Amino acid sequence: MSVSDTDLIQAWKQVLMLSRLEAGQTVTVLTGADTHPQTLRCAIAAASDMGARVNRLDLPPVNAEKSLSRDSLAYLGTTPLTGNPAAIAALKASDLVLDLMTLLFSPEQHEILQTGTKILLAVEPPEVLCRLVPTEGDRARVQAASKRIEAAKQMRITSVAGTDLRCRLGEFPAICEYGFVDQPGRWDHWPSGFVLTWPDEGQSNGRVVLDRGDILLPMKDYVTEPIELTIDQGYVTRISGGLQAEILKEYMAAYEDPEAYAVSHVGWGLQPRAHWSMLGHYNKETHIGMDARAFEGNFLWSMGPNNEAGGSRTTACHIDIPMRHCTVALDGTPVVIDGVVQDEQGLARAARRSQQGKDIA
Ligand SMILES: O=c1ccc(O)c[nH]1
Repeated sequence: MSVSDTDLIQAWKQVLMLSRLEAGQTVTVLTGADTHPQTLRCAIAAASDMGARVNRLDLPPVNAEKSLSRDSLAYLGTTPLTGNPAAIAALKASDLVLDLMTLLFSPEQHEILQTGTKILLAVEPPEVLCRLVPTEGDRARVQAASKRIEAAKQMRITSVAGTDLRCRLGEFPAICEYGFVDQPGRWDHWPSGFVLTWPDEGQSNGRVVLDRGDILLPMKDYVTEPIELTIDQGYVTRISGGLQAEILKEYMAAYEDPEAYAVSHVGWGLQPRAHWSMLGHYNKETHIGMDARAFEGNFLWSMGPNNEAGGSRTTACHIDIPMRHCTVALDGTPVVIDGVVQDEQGLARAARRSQQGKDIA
């Protein structure tokens, strides 16, 4: 369902206010061929209304001959900024970049952030942006979860379906994604609401069993029959299952890059306004699946690069896998039990839903 410019401008103003935009600051809106016109129109209106000097930098698409998907998160690494010093200079000179194109996991993004420029990614459809407009409560919840990760040495993920994955932690920071950029040099993604980190290099071992309803991104498919992945010293060494396992394997093999099989980020979803069931309501090419990455209580893990965390591994292939019904424990203490986040909000919501479940049986 569409949203009005009034509502989307209001949502942009909330995000820009939370991102501490001040009158007179320079905002550059980075756009590409797939930028949503209403998102762009309302971003410019909101930032201008708040007294910012607003530029727009429109860059032509790249990678078409290589990418296997139109999803902007499917082929990572090179972007229209690669080898484009003039465009990079414009973004470095800005206080805030509104990325309506997708720079994620690009070396240029780090280079720009290091100058203190803030970057906010926003490429989901306008109605998803409005439904998942971030709040200070989202930030508090994600930051509290990140502190748990920062204090931990091991993350263990288990499930009734058979998952048992151990990740040693400590080499990389916890990354908070709460939907706005309130500090100089910060990157975030609107919409989001989850916490993640990267396991120490080579220190993930065990098995992940994808069960019915778990999600494969960028394919945007619900798993319909179990897929078992074996993880040995930080790399997926075996993928077995039915047709979807074959499709996943063939997609990854097309990149011809052993780094595609490395375990990338691990973490869990904390956004109650995001929904597991949402994938079925959208044409795959109209969104990038942030409801799937952010829904409360998921275990989100991934394969591919770790440069986002400061690691040296880059690869164009990035697979995100949000899972249901997992138990995530940090040094033996569960932070998620069977898909229920073990904080005040998560437990209260689970209690309400089980009561509701009893009523409607
Ligand atoms: O916001 C994002 C999106 C994709 C991803 O892999 C991580 N964070």
